[in-house]
Amino acid sequence: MSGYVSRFERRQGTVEPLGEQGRTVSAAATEAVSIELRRVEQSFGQNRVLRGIDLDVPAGQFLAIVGKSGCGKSTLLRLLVGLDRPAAGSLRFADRSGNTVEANARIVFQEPRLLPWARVVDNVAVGLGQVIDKDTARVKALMALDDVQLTDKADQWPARLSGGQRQRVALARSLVSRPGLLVFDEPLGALDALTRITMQELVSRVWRELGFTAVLVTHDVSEAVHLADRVIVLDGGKVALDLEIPTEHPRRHGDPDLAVVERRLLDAILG
Ligand SMILES: Nc1ncnc2c1ncn2[C@@H]1O[C@H](COP(=O)(O)OP(=O)(O)OP(=O)(O)O)[C@@H](O)[C@H]1O
Repeated sequence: MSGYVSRFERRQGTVEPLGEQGRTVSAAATEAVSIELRRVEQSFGQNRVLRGIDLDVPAGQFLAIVGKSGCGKSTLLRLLVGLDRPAAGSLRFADRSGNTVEANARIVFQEPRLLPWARVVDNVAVGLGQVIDKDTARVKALMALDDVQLTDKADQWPARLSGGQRQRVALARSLVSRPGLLVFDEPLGALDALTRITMQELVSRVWRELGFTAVLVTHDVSEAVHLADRVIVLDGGKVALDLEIPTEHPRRHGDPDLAVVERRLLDAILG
């Protein structure tokens, strides 16, 4: 496969990937961003959904947001990726030196939202979001497909893929621009239980390898505890609980220490 470079070679920095016409393509790792929210508020008419959120997320952290349905999780996510502006308060993104930067944020939704008329590799290249030559785009897209272990499906049509494979393509499309912040909005909610566990392992691995800052919204507290360094509970438009998850990655399903944290979070959510 022309221009294909293995993950190992990229991590070791031993190989500069080449486009089909011999151009070098940057395989730069992500520049993770830190996030600072100060007194962030959001309202829809009379509905005051977020009522003064203060939050600091260090660069490279994996944060999960949980809470009852309608508590404002997706509203907060939309602010983080710049889809909406807050009614009040401020958001700031910074690099590891503390300089204010654009977040280069991407979002992974529950539905993969693939273009049915485009092959897998072209669906991934859509995530580059800029006009670059076709060969370079293909090389970058293949590298992102390698991140999710799906290079063998590069020239397949989306309709030929399983639900889990489609979600891996969606993840590759988000990774292809090497975002500093990757936001997951219930990304695994539509998958069966076993595929979900496989996808959790995959998300955890790409996060550890690429080092971006991750924010996950999920209804599944066990998923939050399995993936995140830190979990916050939203309630009444505020951060009602903020818990560090001390266990090392990768984590084992059924770990008793995680079960204790999970119970605490569920108690906070259910009141
Ligand atoms: N565009 C909008 N216009 C009007 N109201 C909205 C809009 N988006 C969200 N809301 C309202 O804001 C509140 C929070 O919605 P949000 O989707 O953020 O909750 P959530 O915690 O993500 O819910 P769920 O867990 O059910 O997905 C709800 O009362 C919802 O009806």
